[in-house]
Amino acid sequence: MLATWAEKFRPHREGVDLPPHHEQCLGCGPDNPHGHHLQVRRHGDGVVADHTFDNRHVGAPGIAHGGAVATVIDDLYGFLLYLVGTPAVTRQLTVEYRTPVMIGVPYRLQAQVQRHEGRKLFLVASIAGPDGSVVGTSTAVFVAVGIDHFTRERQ
Ligand SMILES: CCCCC/C=C\C/C=C\C/C=C\C/C=C\CCCC(=O)SCCNC(=O)CCNC(=O)[C@H](O)C(C)(C)COP(=O)(O)OP(=O)(O)OC[C@H]1O[C@@H](n2cnc3c(N)ncnc32)[C@H](O)[C@@H]1OP(=O)(O)O
Repeated sequence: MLATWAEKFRPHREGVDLPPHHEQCLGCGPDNPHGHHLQVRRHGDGVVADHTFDNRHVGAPGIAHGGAVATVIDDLYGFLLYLVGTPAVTRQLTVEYRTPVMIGVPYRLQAQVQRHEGRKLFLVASIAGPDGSVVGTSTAVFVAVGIDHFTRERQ
């Protein structure tokens, strides 16, 4: 998995689907039956995804669970790493839920790097409905890590 992940840090053409983080990734893995199967493409300096939440991710009836929305946004940020060229992990994630995200409605999610300071990446994202109205916004701090972060033994 480490070798295939490293290969994903290469130039990606505008508009073409970016590769999933790995096959079982909760956000984008095509083989995870509980996952969101997020499909993401490069858009200029950022990334964009068109995504519809389904009944596996329901919170209140008809409304996507807030944690599911946060999961998808967190994973979307993970695609910016292909463009930045370094592995990094989420240190802080904030989501502002302006209006409910509805099950069965197609949303457009966008994310970009706001600034890069040493190991820290300050990221921003938004989620908009079919009429273009913004239903949620997010910020995150990712911290760049070495490959040992993923291989180190932990309790
Ligand atoms: C090329 C090969 C790649 C190999 C990868 C291999 C396999 C991976 C396979 C698949 C990956 C799959 C998916 C990944 C993609 C996306 C999925 C979404 C992302 C996630 O789902 S990921 C999981 C959740 N995530 C974690 O599991 C992190 C747990 N955590 C830690 O592992 C540590 O916490 C760590 C390492 C993050 C930092 O620890 P640390 O000890 O290295 O660093 P430290 O604490 O010193 O902070 C460093 C600097 O950040 C500043 N700082 C801290 N907090 C701040 C804040 N709130 N605001 C502003 N600045 C802040 C400090 O002030 C300091 O700043 P300064 O450097 O300037 O002093």
